[in-house]
Amino acid sequence: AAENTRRITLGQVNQLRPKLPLLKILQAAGAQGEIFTLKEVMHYLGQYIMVRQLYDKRQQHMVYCGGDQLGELLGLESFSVKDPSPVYDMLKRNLTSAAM
Ligand SMILES: C[C@@H](c1ccc(Cl)cc1)n1cnc(-c2ccccc2)c1-c1c(C(=O)NCCN2CCN(C3CCCCC3)CC2)[nH]c2cc(Cl)ccc12
Repeated sequence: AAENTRRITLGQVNQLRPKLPLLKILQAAGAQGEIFTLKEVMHYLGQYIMVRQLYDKRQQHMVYCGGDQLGELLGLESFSVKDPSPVYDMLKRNLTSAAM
């Protein structure tokens, strides 16, 4: 119990370690290091989509990731940012807890 309290106090809770294929994508979007919060992972994935111009300029909620590493990870050609479930499923497969 004390250990968990310490972790929460020090904000170590919810530190996540991406598996290598996801880490490479985050680093391509400017991420430093190997341990992130979920918020940081989502931020860098958003940046990645922007930088790689994977979103449709006219229908900006559509992401066309076929042929990109992101599409490989998601197992999808495209998805809508309005339905995050495929992204969360991918993150479940590609993030491990970095807790001590
Ligand atoms: C609500 C949030 C979201 C977050 C997670 C999920 Cl699983 C779905 C949806 N979201 C809403 N639109 C986007 C988005 C749309 C097109 C291109 C880039 C991002 C995002 C995504 C963010 C993000 O960090 N978003 C910050 C504000 N965004 C507004 C949209 N802005 C751009 C929209 C296209 C035109 C240029 C601005 C960028 C900043 N991170 C993501 C990561 C992925 Cl795998 C997929 C989508 C996003």
